[in-house]
Amino acid sequence: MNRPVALPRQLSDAELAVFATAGRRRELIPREMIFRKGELGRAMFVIESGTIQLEFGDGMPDKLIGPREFFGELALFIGNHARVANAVAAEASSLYVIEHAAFERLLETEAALLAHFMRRSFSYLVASEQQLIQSLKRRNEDLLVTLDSLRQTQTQLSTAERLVRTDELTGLCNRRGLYHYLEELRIRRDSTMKLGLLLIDIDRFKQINDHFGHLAGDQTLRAVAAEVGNAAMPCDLACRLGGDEFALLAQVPDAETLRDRAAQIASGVRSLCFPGPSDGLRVSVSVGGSLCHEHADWSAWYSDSDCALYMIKGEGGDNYRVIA
Ligand SMILES: Nc1nc2c(ncn2[C@@H]2O[C@H](COP(=O)(O)OP(=O)(O)OP(=O)(O)O)[C@@H](O)[C@H]2O)c(=O)[nH]1
Repeated sequence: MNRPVALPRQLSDAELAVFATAGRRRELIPREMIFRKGELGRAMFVIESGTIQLEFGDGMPDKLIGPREFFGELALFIGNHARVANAVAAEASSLYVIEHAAFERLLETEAALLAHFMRRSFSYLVASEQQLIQSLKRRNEDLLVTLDSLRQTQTQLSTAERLVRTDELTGLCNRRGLYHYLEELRIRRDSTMKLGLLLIDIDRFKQINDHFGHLAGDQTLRAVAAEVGNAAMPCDLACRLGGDEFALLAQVPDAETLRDRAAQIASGVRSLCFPGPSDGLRVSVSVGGSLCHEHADWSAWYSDSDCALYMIKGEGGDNYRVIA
């Protein structure tokens, strides 16, 4: 807990009398600037009447001081000291300005009174510094907490973003994820490789649902998704386009490699076994693919691969075709 400094800031009658005699009187109109933060100064000020506002900035609270109080004393004690705040008249006020030379003279004529004044001021300054350090520490802690919650929000946002691009059932990318990947591809893409698109469609999936139930259908979708995912290299994208249709966008050196990927998926799905209630369930897929033309877009690539897929479906499925 940060306690206010409990040292008296007000001058005694004797101190006020001495400074009033040694100082130059100055009248101030409201909002008149006495000094600015950072300015070098050699004078101290004693308030005769009115209110002075000390503006520390940097998120520190302003301070209002009134009659018999003093400010700017560090400039007297250590000379040419950069002011730590703006000092502004909060209303019509009057001050005594004690210049360095006048203070030096007072040190000789009023040594005891000034020694007492300086000791008190030093204690006050030390207490103020401690208070400042405490307050900075607290601000630092507050900042760390804010930073922590920002990091947490960022993580939550990334998680939300990832979830929005992920197909809930299979864990593969969904269409939104695919479009995002296509955007990214335009920026960073291995120019030595070709882009190939495989479309994968489960054969007679409706019958699987009808004969084995919807849960078995879901299980099938997850298993096929895993096979498509297995055929994807780290720079490729496996996704579920919807229903029983999947896609693999692969970066390959040639059409032959794309064909190998298609074969891998088709044979992987063919060997799937489902023990338990789905025992006897056999699954196959039709895979159609093509190399993507450099200057065409997704719909043209999709249309080419869909043509190949349509041919395989027409031949009864459970096979693949890649057109170069
Ligand atoms: N279990 C399950 N079924 C789904 C899901 N999404 C779509 N389906 C079903 O998938 C089936 C797709 O049927 P069709 O488009 O006729 O395809 P198909 O039966 O595989 O026919 P061909 O492609 O011609 O072999 C429909 O019966 C949909 O209800 C899902 O998330 N889970």
